[in-house]
Amino acid sequence: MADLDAFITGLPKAELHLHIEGSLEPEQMFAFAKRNGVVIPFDSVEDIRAAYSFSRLQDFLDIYYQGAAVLQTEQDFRDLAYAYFTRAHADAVRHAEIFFDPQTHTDRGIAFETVARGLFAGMDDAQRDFGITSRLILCFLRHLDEEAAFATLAQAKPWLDRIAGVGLDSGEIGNPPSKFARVFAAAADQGLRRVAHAGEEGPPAYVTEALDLLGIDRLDHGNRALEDPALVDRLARAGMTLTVCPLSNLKLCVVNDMAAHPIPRMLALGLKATINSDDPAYFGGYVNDNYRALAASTSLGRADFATLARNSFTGSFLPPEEIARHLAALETYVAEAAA
Ligand SMILES: Nc1ncnc2[nH]cnc12
Ligand SMILES: [Zn+2]
Repeated sequence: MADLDAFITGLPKAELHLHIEGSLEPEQMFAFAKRNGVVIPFDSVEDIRAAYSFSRLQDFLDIYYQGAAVLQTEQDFRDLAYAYFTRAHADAVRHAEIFFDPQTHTDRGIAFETVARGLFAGMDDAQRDFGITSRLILCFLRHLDEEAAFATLAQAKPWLDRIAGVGLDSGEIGNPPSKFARVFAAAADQGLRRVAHAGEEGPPAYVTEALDLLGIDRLDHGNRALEDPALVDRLARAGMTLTVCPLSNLKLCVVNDMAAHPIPRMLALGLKATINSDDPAYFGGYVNDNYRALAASTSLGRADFATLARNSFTGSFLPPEEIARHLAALETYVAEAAA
């Protein structure tokens, strides 16, 4: 077990499902609130952590959108991103494709440009200091309407060279992918890749809609796809990458027990699963904590974790030669660990 922990620690990997606003640690929340003069309804870091008890996705989203209010300046977004990359670097993350929710900020008067410039500064500094590469994925908040999503896509226009794609997040039930079919088509016309949260809490039919109506290149979560064997078969045949988030699933009661987490079943069914942290500051850990939680509670071993890390590179939006370079480094690592 200690051996497997050490293997996971140094295993080169990519992270493909990380909401940058969800990496806001309680300590940072206090620091940003103080420097920006924002009042938050908590007295201490312990107070904040104690509030992180959720029985479903919406419980978390309410507190997550509230926390994001401390983010005000370009410097805040830069520091937030840089702090995430510092932790990711310690977890042997070589490449990250990170979500941001512009509407969470523009709706409270923060300019899109402030968010974008700050995040890009953090990404650039991390590449310089740690060699981590990264891309942004712009998520539309699905509890808002199509018109608001179109307005956000228009605001992103000057930054599209550094935005890999669009995504869909926030409250899933009652907000099916079909609501955003036209804005996803517009994003595709602008050369953007497409991903969507589907099958986290929502039914398998939402996964089918994400495939048919949004033309997704990658599926975020996808847990409930397992309820539909024909859909599983379709995802496996398509080689669709699933960005799965074990600690998030546990915290949001998508699974009741880590020992029953579906990742082993996904691998056995031929699905291209990956392990990710989702909102690490809220769910109890960064990407390696997610690998380790599965190592501790399931029978997955080195070969499985190597497969999951391989999937993280092949499922990324990196160019093929970059993927090949990362895979070669991963194989060297695996071979040396076995020697
Ligand atoms: N796990 C999640 N599901 C939906 N929306 C989110 N926004 C941040 N994390 C999310
Ligand atoms: Zn997510």
